[in-house]
Amino acid sequence: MDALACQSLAIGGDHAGFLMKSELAEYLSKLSVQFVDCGTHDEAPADFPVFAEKVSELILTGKAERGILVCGSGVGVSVAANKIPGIRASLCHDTYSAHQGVEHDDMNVLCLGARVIGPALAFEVVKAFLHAQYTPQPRHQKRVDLINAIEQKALDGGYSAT
Ligand SMILES: O=C(CO)[C@H](O)[C@H](O)[C@H](O)COP(=O)(O)O
Repeated sequence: MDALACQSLAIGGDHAGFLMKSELAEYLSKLSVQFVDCGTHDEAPADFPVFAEKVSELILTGKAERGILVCGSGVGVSVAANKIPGIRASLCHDTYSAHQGVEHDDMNVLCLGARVIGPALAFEVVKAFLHAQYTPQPRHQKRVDLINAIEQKALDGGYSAT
């Protein structure tokens, strides 16, 4: 496989994702990938939107190239992160989606469900995500531009009731 396309990450998740995040942290260290752990730091109940926001903030301020978020299903963190303009997060539990999401859609946050998949598959999915590079064909860039236009319209109040 080619060299890693991403060298710096922000990682985070709630109590349900804590154990898997810890396992991922070890895995990333073995790969020599730099990462910032945005928490949570134990299994006490915690609210996943908090960590989705922290991870996203590090990406948008240029302190991390991409992010990984873990909750129980992976759904909550994905929904929360996608509320933030500039974040393109997706729940991926297979390696094809993990690399194609980057290559076609410029996905910058990978979401995982610790109650759905085990660490061995999670490591493979993360590896696919880290090796993938956004190399847009015009048709892919057109679609990302359309996503950005939706985001801008929402920011401009374009979906508000008049
Ligand atoms: O999976 C999740 C959201 O999609 C999160 O991990 C939630 O916090 C999950 O609902 C946690 O459930 P719990 O009963 O509070 O442990």
